[in-house]
Amino acid sequence: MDRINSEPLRTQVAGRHGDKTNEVLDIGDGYILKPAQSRERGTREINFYQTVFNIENETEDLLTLRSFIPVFYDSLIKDDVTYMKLENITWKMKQACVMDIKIGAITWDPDAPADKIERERKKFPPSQEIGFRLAGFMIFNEETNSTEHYAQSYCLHFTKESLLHQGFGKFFHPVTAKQDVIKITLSKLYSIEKWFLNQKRFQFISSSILLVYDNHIDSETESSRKCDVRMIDFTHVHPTDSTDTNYVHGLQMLIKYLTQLVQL
Ligand SMILES: Nc1ncnc2c1ncn2[C@@H]1O[C@H](COP(=O)(O)OP(=O)(O)OP(=O)(O)O)[C@@H](O)[C@H]1O
Ligand SMILES: O=P(O)(O)O[C@@H]1[C@H](O)[C@H](O)[C@@H](OP(=O)(O)O)[C@H](OP(=O)(O)O)[C@H]1O
Repeated sequence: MDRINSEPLRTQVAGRHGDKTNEVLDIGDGYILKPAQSRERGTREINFYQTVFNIENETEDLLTLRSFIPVFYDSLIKDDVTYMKLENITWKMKQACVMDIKIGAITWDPDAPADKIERERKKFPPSQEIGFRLAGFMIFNEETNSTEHYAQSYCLHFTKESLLHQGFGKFFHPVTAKQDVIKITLSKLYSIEKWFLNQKRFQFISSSILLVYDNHIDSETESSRKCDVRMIDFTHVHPTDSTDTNYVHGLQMLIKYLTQLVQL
């Protein structure tokens, strides 16, 4: 597997990058390699993808869930690192705008030690009320004709009020011209919400929703912008027998924020 050509995924907006063994890689043709994280985190994520994409277990809830997450192809070892080969959600986007939103006020496992809980609670206090936080985003600035990155360190300074315009408003700037994208994003979020209100199989802790759209419109071939919404990051997915109220609350609050950007 050492001969795969790869480069760091240019549209990566959050996660454990910086360290070479933790970088998400773009291997072209619409595929990425996401490194499996250490210990149980990596095993849990690979198990989750294998369960959802198991062709011998195609129940209706899993088939629906498949449409909300990147396609999982395989796990493989390259340069001594275990990777998951996944669909690249930003593939072929010319001016990709990407936002990673970590869902849930509770972002620690049920058996987490007190110091981990305290660290997580302090990270972005408004998330205890709004049930999510921005982990990073990138936009395409038409005035400077360049990409701008906003890391988590920037997003952690938002308040629950400033988040609307400085976070979501900046991501969908100018909001008046992005109404179609915001409405498609909302309809996809409603589909995910509907699935969550019916499922009692998984509990998604510290998992993200990735909002993606292409700022570029090809006027000859496309009438509207490419736009996608996917759930990602399953390092803390656990079995359960009850509704994932932690996730549902964050998702509903996210829907509430985006609804405020829609002009009636
Ligand atoms: N399937 C995908 N297609 C395109 N981009 C992706 C995909 N999966 C992940 N990314 C990019 O990589 C980033 C990190 O992904 P992810 O959150 O899964 O990594 P992580 O290292 O497990 O994160 P954390 O450190 O928060 O647990 C995302 O913010 C996104 O920009
Ligand atoms: O994005 P940041 O600010 O780097 O924060 C990290 C991020 O939230 C990881 O998801 C989390 O790992 P887990 O929740 O998977 O443990 C890690 O916890 P950690 O510091 O306890 O490793 C945090 O430090």
